[in-house]
Amino acid sequence: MAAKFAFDRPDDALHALAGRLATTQVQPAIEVGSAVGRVLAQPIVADRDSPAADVSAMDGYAIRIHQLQTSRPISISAQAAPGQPPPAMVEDAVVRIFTGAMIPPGAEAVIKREDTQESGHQIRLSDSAMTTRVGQHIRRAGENASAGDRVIPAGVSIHAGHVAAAINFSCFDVDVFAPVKVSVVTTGDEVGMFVNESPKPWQLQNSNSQAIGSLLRRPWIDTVSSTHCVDDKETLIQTLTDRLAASDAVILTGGVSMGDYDYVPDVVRHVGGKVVFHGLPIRPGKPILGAATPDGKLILGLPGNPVSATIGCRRMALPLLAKISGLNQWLPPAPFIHLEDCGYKTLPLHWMKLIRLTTSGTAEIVPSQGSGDLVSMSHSDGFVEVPPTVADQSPNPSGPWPFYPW
Ligand SMILES: Nc1nc2c(c(=O)[nH]1)N[C@H]1C(S)=C(S)[C@@H](COP(=O)(O)OP(=O)(O)OC[C@H]3O[C@@H](n4cnc5c(N)ncnc54)[C@H](O)[C@@H]3O)O[C@H]1N2
Ligand code: MOO
Repeated sequence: MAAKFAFDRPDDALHALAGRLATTQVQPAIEVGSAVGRVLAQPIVADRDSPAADVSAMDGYAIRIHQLQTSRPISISAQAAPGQPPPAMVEDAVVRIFTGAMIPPGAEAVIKREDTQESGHQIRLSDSAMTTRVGQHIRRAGENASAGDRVIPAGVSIHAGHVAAAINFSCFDVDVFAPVKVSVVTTGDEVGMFVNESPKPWQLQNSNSQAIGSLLRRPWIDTVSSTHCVDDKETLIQTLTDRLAASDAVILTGGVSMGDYDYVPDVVRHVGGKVVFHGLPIRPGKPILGAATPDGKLILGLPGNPVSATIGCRRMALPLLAKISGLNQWLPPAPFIHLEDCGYKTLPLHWMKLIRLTTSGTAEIVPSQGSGDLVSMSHSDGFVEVPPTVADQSPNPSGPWPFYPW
Protein backbone atom coordinates (compact mmCIF):
# COMPACT_ATOMS: atom_id res chain seq x y z
CA MET A 1 0.00 0.00 0.00
CA ALA A 2 1.37 3.41 -0.92
CA ALA A 3 2.16 5.69 2.01
CA LYS A 4 0.20 8.50 0.42
CA PHE A 5 -3.43 7.83 -0.37
CA ALA A 6 -4.69 8.03 -3.95
CA PHE A 7 -7.72 10.00 -2.71
CA ASP A 8 -8.24 12.29 0.26
CA ARG A 9 -11.95 11.63 0.60
CA PRO A 10 -13.98 8.43 0.35
CA ASP A 11 -16.47 10.07 -2.04
CA ASP A 12 -13.66 11.05 -4.44
CA ALA A 13 -12.50 7.43 -4.50
CA LEU A 14 -16.07 6.28 -5.14
CA HIS A 15 -16.50 8.68 -8.06
CA ALA A 16 -13.22 7.62 -9.65
CA LEU A 17 -14.06 3.93 -9.42
CA ALA A 18 -17.73 4.39 -10.37
CA GLY A 19 -16.62 5.99 -13.64
CA ARG A 20 -15.13 2.66 -14.72
CA LEU A 21 -18.18 0.50 -13.99
CA ALA A 22 -20.71 -0.79 -16.53
CA THR A 23 -24.47 -0.68 -15.91
CA THR A 24 -26.47 -3.93 -16.00
CA GLN A 25 -28.63 -4.95 -18.97
CA VAL A 26 -32.25 -3.86 -19.32
CA GLN A 27 -35.04 -6.32 -18.56
CA PRO A 28 -38.06 -5.30 -20.62
CA ALA A 29 -41.74 -5.26 -19.66
CA ILE A 30 -41.92 -6.18 -15.97
CA GLU A 31 -45.33 -5.65 -14.36
CA VAL A 32 -44.88 -2.38 -12.45
CA GLY A 33 -46.43 -3.57 -9.18
CA SER A 34 -43.97 -6.43 -8.98
CA ALA A 35 -41.02 -4.20 -9.90
CA VAL A 36 -41.03 -2.35 -6.55
CA GLY A 37 -37.45 -1.74 -5.41
CA ARG A 38 -36.07 -2.40 -8.90
CA VAL A 39 -34.39 0.38 -10.92
CA LEU A 40 -36.48 1.95 -13.67
CA ALA A 41 -34.69 1.88 -17.04
CA GLN A 42 -37.11 4.11 -19.02
CA PRO A 43 -38.82 7.36 -18.08
CA ILE A 44 -42.57 7.29 -17.42
CA VAL A 45 -44.35 9.76 -19.72
CA ALA A 46 -47.86 11.13 -19.13
CA ASP A 47 -50.22 9.69 -21.78
CA ARG A 48 -52.77 12.45 -21.00
CA ASP A 49 -53.21 15.42 -18.71
CA SER A 50 -53.47 14.79 -14.97
CA PRO A 51 -56.23 15.39 -14.06
CA ALA A 52 -57.56 14.65 -17.54
CA ALA A 53 -60.27 17.33 -17.10
CA ASP A 54 -61.24 20.02 -14.56
CA VAL A 55 -62.67 18.08 -11.60
CA SER A 56 -64.16 18.93 -8.23
CA ALA A 57 -61.98 18.63 -5.12
CA MET A 58 -65.04 18.67 -2.82
CA ASP A 59 -68.59 17.45 -2.47
CA GLY A 60 -70.77 20.53 -3.00
CA TYR A 61 -72.20 22.76 -5.71
CA ALA A 62 -70.76 24.02 -9.00
CA ILE A 63 -71.59 27.72 -9.39
CA ARG A 64 -70.85 30.86 -11.36
CA ILE A 65 -69.28 33.65 -9.29
CA HIS A 66 -72.08 36.15 -9.97
CA GLN A 67 -74.46 33.78 -8.15
CA LEU A 68 -72.76 34.74 -4.88
CA GLN A 69 -74.56 38.05 -4.99
CA THR A 70 -77.96 36.58 -4.25
CA SER A 71 -79.27 35.76 -0.79
CA ARG A 72 -82.31 34.04 -2.30
CA PRO A 73 -82.53 30.25 -2.67
CA ILE A 74 -80.85 28.92 -5.83
CA SER A 75 -82.24 25.89 -7.58
CA ILE A 76 -80.23 22.74 -8.28
CA SER A 77 -80.60 21.93 -11.97
CA ALA A 78 -78.64 18.67 -12.21
CA GLN A 79 -76.05 16.43 -10.66
CA ALA A 80 -72.43 15.88 -11.72
CA ALA A 81 -71.35 12.45 -10.53
CA PRO A 82 -67.94 10.79 -10.86
CA GLY A 83 -67.76 8.42 -13.79
CA GLN A 84 -70.26 10.45 -15.86
CA PRO A 85 -69.85 13.21 -18.41
CA PRO A 86 -70.83 16.56 -16.84
CA PRO A 87 -74.29 18.09 -17.24
CA ALA A 88 -74.69 21.59 -18.73
CA MET A 89 -74.94 24.60 -16.39
CA VAL A 90 -78.39 26.22 -16.48
CA GLU A 91 -78.66 30.00 -16.02
CA ASP A 92 -79.32 30.96 -12.36
CA ALA A 93 -79.02 27.37 -11.12
CA VAL A 94 -76.23 25.34 -9.51
CA VAL A 95 -75.19 21.75 -10.17
CA ARG A 96 -74.76 19.32 -7.29
CA ILE A 97 -71.26 17.87 -7.66
CA PHE A 98 -69.22 15.15 -6.00
CA THR A 99 -65.47 14.90 -5.36
CA GLY A 100 -63.73 13.76 -8.52
CA ALA A 101 -66.64 14.57 -10.86
CA MET A 102 -65.98 16.67 -13.96
CA ILE A 103 -66.79 20.37 -13.64
CA PRO A 104 -69.75 21.34 -15.88
CA PRO A 105 -68.63 23.71 -18.66
CA GLY A 106 -69.23 27.31 -17.53
CA ALA A 107 -69.00 26.60 -13.78
CA GLU A 108 -66.37 28.79 -12.12
CA ALA A 109 -66.03 27.38 -8.60
CA VAL A 110 -67.30 24.71 -6.23
CA ILE A 111 -68.87 25.58 -2.91
CA LYS A 112 -68.60 22.87 -0.22
CA ARG A 113 -71.97 21.56 0.79
CA GLU A 114 -71.29 22.56 4.44
CA ASP A 115 -71.11 26.19 3.24
CA THR A 116 -74.74 25.97 2.09
CA GLN A 117 -78.15 25.31 3.58
CA GLU A 118 -79.74 22.55 1.57
CA SER A 119 -83.48 22.13 1.22
CA GLY A 120 -84.83 19.77 -1.41
CA HIS A 121 -83.98 21.01 -4.87
CA GLN A 122 -82.65 24.33 -3.64
CA ILE A 123 -79.72 25.71 -1.65
CA ARG A 124 -79.06 28.95 0.12
CA LEU A 125 -75.45 30.15 0.37
CA SER A 126 -73.98 30.64 3.86
CA ASP A 127 -71.92 33.73 4.69
CA SER A 128 -68.78 31.60 4.55
CA ALA A 129 -69.46 30.95 0.83
CA MET A 130 -69.46 34.66 -0.06
CA THR A 131 -65.67 34.92 -0.40
CA THR A 132 -65.50 32.08 -2.96
CA ARG A 133 -63.02 32.83 -5.74
CA VAL A 134 -62.83 31.65 -9.34
CA GLY A 135 -61.36 28.16 -9.40
CA GLN A 136 -62.00 27.41 -5.75
CA HIS A 137 -62.12 23.65 -5.09
CA ILE A 138 -61.49 22.92 -8.75
CA ARG A 139 -58.55 20.71 -9.71
CA ARG A 140 -57.54 22.01 -13.11
CA ALA A 141 -56.85 19.72 -16.07
CA GLY A 142 -53.09 19.15 -16.31
CA GLU A 143 -52.24 20.79 -12.98
CA ASN A 144 -50.24 17.71 -11.92
CA ALA A 145 -48.74 17.02 -15.35
CA SER A 146 -49.54 17.63 -19.01
CA ALA A 147 -49.75 14.94 -21.66
CA GLY A 148 -46.23 14.23 -22.89
CA ASP A 149 -44.51 15.33 -19.65
CA ARG A 150 -41.78 13.06 -18.30
CA VAL A 151 -43.24 12.38 -14.87
CA ILE A 152 -40.68 9.87 -13.54
CA PRO A 153 -37.08 9.80 -14.76
CA ALA A 154 -35.19 6.60 -15.47
CA GLY A 155 -32.80 5.53 -12.72
CA VAL A 156 -35.10 5.65 -9.70
CA SER A 157 -35.77 2.75 -7.38
CA ILE A 158 -39.47 2.10 -7.87
CA HIS A 159 -41.67 2.80 -4.82
CA ALA A 160 -45.40 2.93 -4.20
CA GLY A 161 -45.64 6.55 -5.38
CA HIS A 162 -44.05 5.61 -8.71
CA VAL A 163 -46.44 2.69 -9.08
CA ALA A 164 -49.43 5.01 -8.52
CA ALA A 165 -48.20 7.47 -11.14
CA ALA A 166 -47.26 4.78 -13.68
CA ILE A 167 -50.65 3.08 -13.45
CA ASN A 168 -52.45 6.44 -13.68
CA PHE A 169 -50.72 7.02 -17.00
CA SER A 170 -51.67 3.52 -18.22
CA CYS A 171 -48.10 2.27 -17.90
CA PHE A 172 -48.68 -1.27 -16.66
CA ASP A 173 -45.31 -2.81 -17.62
CA VAL A 174 -41.95 -1.10 -17.23
CA ASP A 175 -38.38 -1.72 -18.34
CA VAL A 176 -36.01 -2.17 -15.40
CA PHE A 177 -32.30 -2.77 -15.04
CA ALA A 178 -31.35 -6.35 -14.23
CA PRO A 179 -30.30 -6.81 -10.59
CA VAL A 180 -26.55 -6.53 -10.05
CA LYS A 181 -25.05 -10.02 -9.82
CA VAL A 182 -22.72 -9.97 -6.83
CA SER A 183 -20.39 -12.68 -5.55
CA VAL A 184 -19.00 -12.46 -2.04
CA VAL A 185 -15.62 -14.11 -1.43
CA THR A 186 -14.35 -14.28 2.13
CA THR A 187 -10.75 -15.32 2.77
CA GLY A 188 -8.66 -16.61 5.65
CA ASP A 189 -7.49 -20.01 6.93
CA GLU A 190 -8.82 -19.19 10.39
CA VAL A 191 -12.36 -18.51 9.17
CA GLY A 192 -15.15 -21.05 8.67
CA MET A 193 -18.75 -21.95 9.41
CA PHE A 194 -18.56 -24.23 12.42
CA VAL A 195 -22.11 -25.51 12.82
CA ASN A 196 -21.84 -28.88 14.53
CA GLU A 197 -18.56 -28.19 16.27
CA SER A 198 -17.08 -25.31 18.22
CA PRO A 199 -14.35 -23.30 16.55
CA LYS A 200 -10.89 -23.86 18.05
CA PRO A 201 -9.31 -20.84 19.80
CA TRP A 202 -7.41 -20.02 16.59
CA GLN A 203 -10.54 -20.23 14.47
CA LEU A 204 -13.60 -17.99 14.13
CA GLN A 205 -17.01 -18.02 12.51
CA ASN A 206 -17.37 -16.40 9.11
CA SER A 207 -19.42 -13.42 10.29
CA ASN A 208 -18.36 -11.25 7.33
CA SER A 209 -20.10 -13.48 4.82
CA GLN A 210 -23.44 -13.11 6.59
CA ALA A 211 -23.06 -9.44 7.54
CA ILE A 212 -22.29 -8.48 3.96
CA GLY A 213 -25.02 -10.79 2.68
CA SER A 214 -27.48 -8.92 4.94
CA LEU A 215 -26.45 -5.51 3.60
CA LEU A 216 -26.77 -6.78 0.03
CA ARG A 217 -30.35 -7.98 0.50
CA ARG A 218 -32.00 -5.41 -1.82
CA PRO A 219 -34.32 -5.84 -4.79
CA TRP A 220 -31.68 -4.43 -7.18
CA ILE A 221 -28.97 -6.84 -6.04
CA ASP A 222 -28.80 -10.56 -6.77
CA THR A 223 -26.20 -12.19 -4.55
CA VAL A 224 -25.30 -15.11 -6.80
CA SER A 225 -22.81 -16.76 -4.43
CA SER A 226 -20.94 -16.50 -1.18
CA THR A 227 -17.72 -18.49 -1.23
CA HIS A 228 -14.96 -18.95 1.27
CA CYS A 229 -11.39 -19.22 0.05
CA VAL A 230 -8.33 -20.39 1.96
CA ASP A 231 -5.18 -18.27 1.99
CA ASP A 232 -3.65 -19.80 -1.13
CA LYS A 233 -2.78 -17.61 -4.06
CA GLU A 234 -3.60 -20.10 -6.83
CA THR A 235 -6.93 -21.00 -5.24
CA LEU A 236 -7.79 -17.32 -4.90
CA ILE A 237 -6.86 -16.65 -8.54
CA GLN A 238 -9.12 -19.51 -9.62
CA THR A 239 -11.97 -18.39 -7.34
CA LEU A 240 -11.82 -14.75 -8.42
CA THR A 241 -11.61 -15.67 -12.13
CA ASP A 242 -14.56 -17.99 -11.79
CA ARG A 243 -16.66 -15.50 -9.75
CA LEU A 244 -15.93 -12.62 -12.13
CA ALA A 245 -17.22 -14.70 -15.03
CA ALA A 246 -20.53 -15.17 -13.19
CA SER A 247 -20.95 -11.68 -11.71
CA ASP A 248 -21.05 -7.93 -12.26
CA ALA A 249 -19.17 -7.39 -9.00
CA VAL A 250 -17.04 -9.40 -6.58
CA ILE A 251 -16.69 -8.30 -2.97
CA LEU A 252 -13.82 -9.88 -1.08
CA THR A 253 -13.03 -9.67 2.61
CA GLY A 254 -9.66 -10.14 4.27
CA GLY A 255 -6.19 -10.61 2.86
CA VAL A 256 -5.92 -7.03 1.66
CA SER A 257 -3.34 -5.65 4.09
CA MET A 258 0.42 -6.12 4.55
CA GLY A 259 0.66 -9.70 5.86
CA ASP A 260 2.49 -12.55 4.14
CA TYR A 261 -0.88 -14.22 3.45
CA ASP A 262 -2.57 -11.06 2.13
CA TYR A 263 -2.83 -12.12 -1.52
CA VAL A 264 -5.83 -10.06 -2.61
CA PRO A 265 -3.96 -7.06 -4.15
CA ASP A 266 -1.69 -9.30 -6.26
CA VAL A 267 -4.53 -11.57 -7.28
CA VAL A 268 -6.75 -8.66 -8.33
CA ARG A 269 -4.00 -7.40 -10.63
CA HIS A 270 -3.29 -10.94 -11.87
CA VAL A 271 -6.88 -11.35 -13.11
CA GLY A 272 -6.72 -8.04 -14.96
CA GLY A 273 -8.21 -5.69 -12.36
CA LYS A 274 -7.13 -2.08 -12.64
CA VAL A 275 -6.58 -0.89 -9.07
CA VAL A 276 -8.05 2.58 -8.56
CA PHE A 277 -7.19 2.77 -4.86
CA HIS A 278 -5.50 0.58 -2.29
CA GLY A 279 -5.74 2.31 1.03
CA LEU A 280 -7.93 5.28 1.91
CA PRO A 281 -7.71 7.76 4.80
CA ILE A 282 -10.58 6.13 6.68
CA ARG A 283 -10.90 4.34 10.00
CA PRO A 284 -11.78 1.59 10.15
CA GLY A 285 -11.05 0.05 6.81
CA LYS A 286 -7.87 1.83 5.76
CA PRO A 287 -6.44 -1.04 3.64
CA ILE A 288 -9.55 -1.18 1.38
CA LEU A 289 -8.89 -1.91 -2.29
CA GLY A 290 -11.08 -0.80 -5.20
CA ALA A 291 -10.58 -2.04 -8.74
CA ALA A 292 -12.43 -2.49 -12.01
CA THR A 293 -11.96 -4.96 -14.84
CA PRO A 294 -11.57 -3.66 -18.40
CA ASP A 295 -15.19 -4.66 -19.10
CA GLY A 296 -16.50 -2.60 -16.17
CA LYS A 297 -16.91 -5.14 -13.38
CA LEU A 298 -16.24 -4.14 -9.79
CA ILE A 299 -13.70 -5.84 -7.53
CA LEU A 300 -13.79 -4.49 -3.99
CA GLY A 301 -11.40 -5.85 -1.37
CA LEU A 302 -12.69 -5.07 2.12
CA PRO A 303 -10.41 -5.52 5.13
CA GLY A 304 -11.14 -8.69 7.10
CA ASN A 305 -11.86 -7.14 10.49
CA PRO A 306 -15.62 -7.50 10.97
CA VAL A 307 -16.35 -3.83 11.72
CA SER A 308 -14.13 -2.69 8.82
CA ALA A 309 -15.79 -5.13 6.42
CA THR A 310 -19.35 -4.22 7.45
CA ILE A 311 -18.78 -0.47 7.45
CA GLY A 312 -16.84 -0.75 4.19
CA CYS A 313 -19.70 -2.62 2.59
CA ARG A 314 -22.25 -0.01 3.72
CA ARG A 315 -20.15 3.05 2.90
CA MET A 316 -18.25 1.93 -0.21
CA ALA A 317 -19.71 -1.26 -1.73
CA LEU A 318 -23.39 -0.29 -1.71
CA PRO A 319 -22.94 2.99 -3.65
CA LEU A 320 -20.75 1.27 -6.25
CA LEU A 321 -23.28 -1.53 -6.68
CA ALA A 322 -26.00 1.14 -6.91
CA LYS A 323 -24.02 2.73 -9.74
CA ILE A 324 -23.90 -0.60 -11.59
CA SER A 325 -27.64 -1.05 -10.97
CA GLY A 326 -28.45 2.09 -12.98
CA LEU A 327 -29.59 4.13 -9.96
CA ASN A 328 -29.20 7.87 -10.66
CA GLN A 329 -28.73 8.70 -7.01
CA TRP A 330 -26.12 6.04 -6.44
CA LEU A 331 -24.35 8.18 -3.83
CA PRO A 332 -27.23 9.92 -2.08
CA PRO A 333 -26.32 12.64 0.43
CA ALA A 334 -26.37 11.13 3.91
CA PRO A 335 -28.65 12.83 6.45
CA PHE A 336 -26.78 14.77 9.13
CA ILE A 337 -27.08 14.05 12.82
CA HIS A 338 -25.69 15.63 16.02
CA LEU A 339 -23.64 13.59 18.48
CA GLU A 340 -23.94 13.67 22.27
CA ASP A 341 -20.88 13.37 24.52
CA CYS A 342 -18.52 12.53 21.71
CA GLY A 343 -15.21 13.66 23.21
CA TYR A 344 -12.75 15.98 21.53
CA LYS A 345 -10.36 13.44 20.01
CA THR A 346 -10.02 13.78 16.25
CA LEU A 347 -7.91 11.89 13.71
CA PRO A 348 -6.24 12.84 10.44
CA LEU A 349 -8.64 10.33 8.87
CA HIS A 350 -12.33 10.10 8.05
CA TRP A 351 -13.43 8.42 11.23
CA MET A 352 -16.50 6.18 11.03
CA LYS A 353 -17.91 6.03 14.54
CA LEU A 354 -20.54 3.53 15.57
CA ILE A 355 -23.56 5.33 16.98
CA ARG A 356 -26.90 4.64 18.59
CA LEU A 357 -29.87 6.92 17.97
CA THR A 358 -31.38 8.57 21.04
CA THR A 359 -34.99 9.45 21.66
CA SER A 360 -34.09 13.17 21.55
CA GLY A 361 -33.18 12.95 17.85
CA THR A 362 -29.41 12.97 18.33
CA ALA A 363 -26.94 10.08 18.46
CA GLU A 364 -24.54 8.73 21.06
CA ILE A 365 -21.23 7.04 20.39
CA VAL A 366 -21.20 3.30 21.01
CA PRO A 367 -18.01 2.54 22.98
CA SER A 368 -15.91 0.14 20.90
CA GLN A 369 -12.66 -1.78 21.23
CA GLY A 370 -11.92 -1.23 17.54
CA SER A 371 -12.42 -2.91 14.20
CA GLY A 372 -12.59 -6.43 15.64
CA ASP A 373 -15.36 -5.49 18.09
CA LEU A 374 -18.45 -6.88 16.42
CA VAL A 375 -20.22 -6.84 19.80
CA SER A 376 -20.19 -3.04 19.87
CA MET A 377 -21.37 -3.04 16.25
CA SER A 378 -24.36 -5.16 17.26
CA HIS A 379 -25.36 -2.36 19.68
CA SER A 380 -25.26 0.32 16.99
CA ASP A 381 -27.81 1.73 14.54
CA GLY A 382 -25.12 2.64 12.04
CA PHE A 383 -22.20 5.07 11.99
CA VAL A 384 -21.35 8.71 11.45
CA GLU A 385 -18.40 9.91 9.40
CA VAL A 386 -16.30 12.52 11.20
CA PRO A 387 -13.91 14.30 8.80
CA PRO A 388 -10.19 14.68 9.53
CA THR A 389 -8.85 17.56 11.57
CA VAL A 390 -7.81 20.30 9.16
CA ALA A 391 -4.69 22.12 10.45
CA ASP A 392 -5.69 23.89 13.69
CA GLN A 393 -9.31 23.91 12.79
CA SER A 394 -10.73 21.14 14.94
CA PRO A 395 -14.13 20.09 13.69
CA ASN A 396 -16.95 20.72 16.08
CA PRO A 397 -16.95 17.28 17.69
CA SER A 398 -20.71 17.13 18.04
CA GLY A 399 -21.23 17.65 14.32
CA PRO A 400 -23.68 17.36 12.74
CA TRP A 401 -22.08 14.53 10.74
CA PRO A 402 -23.38 12.39 7.91
CA PHE A 403 -25.17 9.33 9.26
CA TYR A 404 -25.15 5.94 7.58
CA PRO A 405 -27.79 3.63 9.08
CA TRP A 406 -27.35 -0.15 8.67
N1 LIG B 1 1.57 -4.11 9.10
C1 LIG B 1 0.29 -3.75 8.98
N2 LIG B 1 -0.63 -4.59 9.45
C2 LIG B 1 -1.94 -4.25 9.35
C3 LIG B 1 -2.32 -3.03 8.77
C4 LIG B 1 -1.30 -2.18 8.28
O1 LIG B 1 -1.56 -1.09 7.74
N3 LIG B 1 -0.03 -2.59 8.39
N4 LIG B 1 -3.63 -2.68 8.73
C5 LIG B 1 -4.47 -3.26 9.77
C6 LIG B 1 -5.84 -2.98 9.48
S1 LIG B 1 -6.32 -1.36 9.75
C7 LIG B 1 -6.74 -3.93 9.12
S2 LIG B 1 -8.39 -3.52 8.93
C8 LIG B 1 -6.35 -5.30 8.90
C9 LIG B 1 -6.94 -5.79 7.58
O2 LIG B 1 -6.27 -6.91 7.20
P1 LIG B 1 -6.77 -7.90 6.10
O3 LIG B 1 -7.76 -7.31 5.22
O4 LIG B 1 -5.59 -8.43 5.47
O5 LIG B 1 -7.61 -8.94 6.95
P2 LIG B 1 -7.12 -10.29 7.60
O6 LIG B 1 -5.73 -10.14 8.10
O7 LIG B 1 -7.41 -11.36 6.68
O8 LIG B 1 -8.13 -10.33 8.82
C10 LIG B 1 -8.17 -9.32 9.78
C11 LIG B 1 -8.99 -9.79 10.97
O9 LIG B 1 -10.32 -10.06 10.59
C12 LIG B 1 -10.69 -11.40 10.89
N5 LIG B 1 -11.52 -11.90 9.79
C13 LIG B 1 -11.09 -12.10 8.53
N6 LIG B 1 -12.08 -12.58 7.77
C14 LIG B 1 -13.15 -12.70 8.57
C15 LIG B 1 -14.47 -13.18 8.36
N7 LIG B 1 -14.86 -13.62 7.15
N8 LIG B 1 -15.35 -13.15 9.36
C16 LIG B 1 -14.94 -12.71 10.58
N9 LIG B 1 -13.68 -12.25 10.85
C17 LIG B 1 -12.80 -12.27 9.86
C18 LIG B 1 -9.39 -12.12 10.95
O10 LIG B 1 -9.46 -13.29 11.70
C19 LIG B 1 -8.46 -11.09 11.56
O11 LIG B 1 -8.64 -11.06 12.96
O12 LIG B 1 -4.97 -5.42 8.85
C20 LIG B 1 -4.27 -4.76 9.91
N10 LIG B 1 -2.89 -5.10 9.84
O1 MOO C 1 -8.79 -0.49 8.83
MO1 MOO C 1 -8.60 -1.45 10.24
O2 MOO C 1 -10.25 -1.68 10.11
O3 MOO C 1 -8.66 0.08 11.21
O4 MOO C 1 -8.55 -2.32 11.73
